[in-house]
Amino acid sequence: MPTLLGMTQQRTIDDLRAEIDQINRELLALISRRGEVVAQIGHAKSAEGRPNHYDPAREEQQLKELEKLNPGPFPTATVKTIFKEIFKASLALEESNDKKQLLVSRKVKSEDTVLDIDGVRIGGGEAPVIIAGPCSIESEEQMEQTAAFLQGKGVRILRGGAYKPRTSPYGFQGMGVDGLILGSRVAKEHGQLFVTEVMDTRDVDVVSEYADILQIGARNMHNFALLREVGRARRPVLLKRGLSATIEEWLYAAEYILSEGNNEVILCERGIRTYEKWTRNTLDLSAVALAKQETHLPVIVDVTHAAGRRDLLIPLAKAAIAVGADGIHVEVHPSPATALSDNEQQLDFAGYEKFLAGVGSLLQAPAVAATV
Ligand SMILES: C=C(O[C@@H]1C=C(C(=O)O)C=C[C@H]1O)C(=O)O
Repeated sequence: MPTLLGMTQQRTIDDLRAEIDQINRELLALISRRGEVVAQIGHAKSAEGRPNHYDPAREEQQLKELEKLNPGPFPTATVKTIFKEIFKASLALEESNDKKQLLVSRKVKSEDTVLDIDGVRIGGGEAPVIIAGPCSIESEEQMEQTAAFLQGKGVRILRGGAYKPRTSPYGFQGMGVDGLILGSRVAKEHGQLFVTEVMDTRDVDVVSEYADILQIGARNMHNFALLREVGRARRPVLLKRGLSATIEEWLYAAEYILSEGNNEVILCERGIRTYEKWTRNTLDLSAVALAKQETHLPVIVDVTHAAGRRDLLIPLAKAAIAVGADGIHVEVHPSPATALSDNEQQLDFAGYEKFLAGVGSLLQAPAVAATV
């Protein structure tokens, strides 16, 4: 029972809440000060080149100390839960500060990167480029016909796979070096740049010898050794987004290349794996808009792999250009029905003509500026 004296001494809820408000202000000031110190630790770790900000041993040490010091009334488990939240937020702060420093980020370089590869300009609001050609390089005749046809349509970048990442090890694996030699020669003869995929660190040198642009395929987007290797090659890189890669993972993959000194990276959205079955992949247009917003790199869209079917190529290409894509990647083959890979989705020459007519003037117009 409180005494009369005790009751007169008891503080009102309003009064107690006023004290809580004051404590909150002090806590906030302390947490913010802690955050400032954490940020400094984060910068120091980055400067030292430490691969990780997370330091579980350091967190454990602090929890042990807090356990010893805990005066109550909160049980130690509760104190630990609260501090673990603080560690988590601190770690996120360190990592997000790091992200602002990424070489791919617009925060580091605000103006668009424009690639000029032998006079072919990609990015920075230039008219969207077209990269076209067969899935695989199969024969001289096939490459000659395709290159000549595409040259007639003003296509300056010829694609063709010499090393093919096939789902089955028994599927056609590509012509290898013979394909590189053929693709490079035919492209040159038709005033085109040659882009082809490199799948193995051991092939980067030979592919660089023949290709004007090295492609990293979706399945290799997480192959960090290969990313580093093409980062050291003196060739522009077309980096496809992985099948199930988040935008962040895709941009980090590009960062691997830039961090080795190669700034000439073209990002390529090619659809991601979802539950949808009516398309081969799901074209992620937000990824295109976001990549344009977050990075200074050119972004193109591979409509062929995104759709996996010919009847959607025109609307998808239009949509891609509308959200700011700097180019379109499309597969064209003289006879898709007899192609050694991707029969279902490559366009024949008549199909490409229809595609061009369908996308129309959007291809001549300067790319839509990314609205930030
Ligand atoms: C601040 C640091 O980085 C992280 C955050 C910690 C913290 O908030 O105390 C502790 C360890 C790290 O996981 C650090 O290493 O000291």
